[in-house]
Amino acid sequence: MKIFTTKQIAEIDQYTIQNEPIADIDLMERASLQLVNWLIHRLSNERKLLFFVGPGNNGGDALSIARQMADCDYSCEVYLLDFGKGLKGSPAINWQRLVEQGKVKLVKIASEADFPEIPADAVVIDGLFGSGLTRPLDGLAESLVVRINDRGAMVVAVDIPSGLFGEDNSQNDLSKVIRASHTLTFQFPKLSFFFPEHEQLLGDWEVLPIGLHPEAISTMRTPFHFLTDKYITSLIRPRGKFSHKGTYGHALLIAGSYGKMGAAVLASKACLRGGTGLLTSHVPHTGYGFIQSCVPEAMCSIDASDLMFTEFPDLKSFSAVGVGPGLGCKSNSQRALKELLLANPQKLVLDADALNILSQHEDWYGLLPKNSILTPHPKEFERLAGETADSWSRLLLQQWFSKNHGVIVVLKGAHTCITFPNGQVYFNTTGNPGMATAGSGDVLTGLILGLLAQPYSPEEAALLGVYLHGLAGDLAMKQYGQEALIAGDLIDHFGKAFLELTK
Ligand SMILES: NC(=O)C1=CN([C@@H]2O[C@H](COP(=O)(O)OP(=O)(O)OC[C@H]3O[C@@H](n4cnc5c(N)ncnc54)[C@H](OP(=O)(O)O)[C@@H]3O)[C@@H](O)[C@H]2O)[C@@H](O)CC1
Ligand SMILES: [K+]
Repeated sequence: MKIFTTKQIAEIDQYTIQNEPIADIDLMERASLQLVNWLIHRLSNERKLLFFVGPGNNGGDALSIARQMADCDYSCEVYLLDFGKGLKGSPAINWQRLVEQGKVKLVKIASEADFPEIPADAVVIDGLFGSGLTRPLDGLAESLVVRINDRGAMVVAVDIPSGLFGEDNSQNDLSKVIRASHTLTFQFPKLSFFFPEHEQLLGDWEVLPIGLHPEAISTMRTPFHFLTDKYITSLIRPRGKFSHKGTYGHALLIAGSYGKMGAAVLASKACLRGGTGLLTSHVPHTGYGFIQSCVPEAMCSIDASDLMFTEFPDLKSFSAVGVGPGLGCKSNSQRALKELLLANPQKLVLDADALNILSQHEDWYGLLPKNSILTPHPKEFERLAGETADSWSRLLLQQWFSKNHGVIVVLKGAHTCITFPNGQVYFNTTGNPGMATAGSGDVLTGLILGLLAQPYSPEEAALLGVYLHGLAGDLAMKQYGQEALIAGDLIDHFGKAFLELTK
């Protein structure tokens, strides 16, 4: 699904108004109704609703919601942030409708003295500013936001927490942004919803469809997307009746070193459960017995070194290569990694220590085969590409890194972000904090390798691997909760994850 900038959303909004066609006030009513529906299903009408309303359409939405909630017998009070300019257009119409309805206390806030008491059991509906925010909050708006945040009441943000920009918040002061318990956004999530530093501001966010024009949505171009079940399912290829293990490729996994053989086992198992036909796990001599007994389905290639990666088998027989989990960064392994890059494997996924080694040799970046998949966590990405001040800057850097080096970057996180050499960006929507556990990354690398080998294209393998990995985590969480979940549980749930997508 596409993610648009707030500017593009405003264009789609206008297109809808002109081509559906629908009057601005009616579109506002339709959007507000979605929120009303959400509220009445979750809140008892014994809770007082305090609406904080700004000068634009976000405020107009809040006014419409207040009227509809009052009609459902909720006790509502409206506080309009008065900049002395008066309301215009649809917000003005909605104000007038409230006046005529006569059920809601209406107050204009012209100074801090007008701020109301906010009881801890009240529910604040934040309709101060939405996607039309043009600058960080200051003055009365800032004081009001700080006051609301201090009270600790439940806050439901209309469209976006007031004060937060939809994309770039690098110049914003996040202490002046509403801290919502829930954010109910219209039709599309904003890009800034996918950034970790905004988690506490957004609370749980949900997208409410408001029937924006499908033609505008399909023709509007954007590099930004988020992954859905439907899209991922469309990537999965059913197996042919007469296929055999040779049909599904032969993966080579280079992993493990003395003291880190568990990573090789996890990645090997994940690779096999990802569906590769054959797997050879290349490990140092010390790991031979271990890998043979823990992963009997894998063949074993033994390094000349007892302890670490120093060489690799002829690549001709392999349809994809994965390197990195538990590798260590010793100089012999560094040399071997360079030789591997020079051997130019057709399909390559690099993780963990392979990335750490790479980041010490920027002059090797040019050796990366085109469309290699790199799977760094944020610290590894920082070592590879440099530091950034915030997630927006990091996203731009990640996009540039992919384009400039012709590689796919899978930046792991709550919403793992996948960037392609053509500039396209995908955010993952599966997974949970239970997956923040040792070996989780090794499992992802193995899974992506297993998909690459079959062969899925590098683009497909990255998207499918990330989504399935998160989905397996969500299914495992139902069984173990978050704390007790370990990386091996993810592999055990790959089967259910595939079934869930193809049922
Ligand atoms: N997506 C859709 O299709 C639909 C969207 N809808 C809704 O529309 C919302 C967007 O509405 P919007 O464009 O009117 O902008 P909004 O955020 O209400 O505020 C703009 C006002 O605030 C002012 N202002 C800005 N920054 C400020 C600051 N720091 N401090 C003080 N003032 C500031 C600015 O004035 P100015 O910058 O000129 O001073 C202007 O007056 C969207 O979030 C959603 O809720 C639905 O109704 C239906 C369908
Ligand atoms: K808002």
